[in-house]
Amino acid sequence: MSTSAAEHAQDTGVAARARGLTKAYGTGETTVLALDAVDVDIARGRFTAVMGPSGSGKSTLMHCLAGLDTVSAGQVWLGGTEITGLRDRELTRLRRDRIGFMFQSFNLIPTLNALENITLPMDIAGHRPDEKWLDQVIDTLGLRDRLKHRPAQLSGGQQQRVACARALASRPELIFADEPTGNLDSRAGLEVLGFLREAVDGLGQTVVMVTHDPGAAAHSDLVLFLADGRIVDAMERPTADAVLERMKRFDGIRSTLGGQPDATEHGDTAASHAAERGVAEGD
Ligand SMILES: Nc1ncnc2c1ncn2[C@@H]1O[C@H](COP(=O)(O)OP(=O)(O)OP(=O)(O)O)[C@@H](O)[C@H]1O
Repeated sequence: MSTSAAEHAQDTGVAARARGLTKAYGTGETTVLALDAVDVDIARGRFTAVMGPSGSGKSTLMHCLAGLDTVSAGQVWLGGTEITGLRDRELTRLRRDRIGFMFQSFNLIPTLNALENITLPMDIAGHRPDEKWLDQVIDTLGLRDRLKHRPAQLSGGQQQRVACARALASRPELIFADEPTGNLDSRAGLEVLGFLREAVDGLGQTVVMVTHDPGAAAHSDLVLFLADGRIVDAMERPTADAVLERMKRFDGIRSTLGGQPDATEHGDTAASHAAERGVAEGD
C-alpha cells in the first residue's frame, strides 16, 4: 500500500498526500483530536487554500504535511517520499531542500539585507542558488531595487515579499503559507496574494495556504474546508462570497447543536471572523 501510494503520488502530479492522518494532543481525558483520519491530495502546480473555524485543525494539518510535527497515526508523503517515520535529521534536510515556508510574522533576520535573507536557507544548506531562477523570482516579486535594504527599512508588504522570495528561492516542491496576509493591510495583502498566484501560474510552483480570509482564499484554485479535524468540503474556483457563505454554514451547524452560535477563541463566529478579515476589506 505504502509503495503503490507513493508511486501513484509521483505519477499523478500529487505534491503531497496524507492517508488516515490523525493527530492527537495530550493523553487521557485531556486528549484533543486535532486531525481525525484525514485523507488529502495536494495537486502539483496548483494553489490550495485551507479554511475552517478556529481550532478546526488547519495549522496542525499544515505542520503534519510539512513534517514540522509528528503524526499520531496515518501516513504522509511529499511527492514520492513517505515522511512519516523519517528521523529528525532527515526531516530537517527534507524541509530545507524541498519545502518553502511563509508565516504571518515574516521571520526575517533583522541584521541581514533582503538578498541575504532570501538566500539564507540555501547558504545554510551549502547550496549555490540557481542565478537565473533567483533573478526571475526577484523580478516577479518586484524586489530588484530593495535587495540591499534590511527588513526595518522595508514596509510590511515588502518584508512579506522577501519572505515569499525566500520560500521560492530554492524552487521547492511545495510552499506552505500560514496566514501570509494576516499582518498586512488589505492592499499589501492583495499584492502578496497576487505574487503567490503568479508563483503558481508563472513559475509553476505549488502553494498551500492556511487562511481565515475568504478574500485571500478566493485567489486559490481550490479551498479545502476543515471542521473538527476532518475535511468536510472542497470548493473549486472559489469566490470570496461563496467561501463566506460556506463559512456561515459552520456557524449555522454550531448554532443548531449549541442553541446559539458558538464563540470561537477569538470571541466571534467563524463567518463573522472571516467577513471581518476578508470580504469586509473590499476584496
Ligand atoms: N500543542 C498543542 N497542544 C495541545 N492542543 C493543541 C496544540 N496545538 C493545537 N492544539 C489543539 O488542536 C486543535 C486544532 O488546532 P489548530 O491550531 O490546528 O487549529 P486551527 O484551525 O489552525 O486554529 P486557528 O484558526 O485558531 O489558528 C485545537 O483544539 C487546538 O486547541
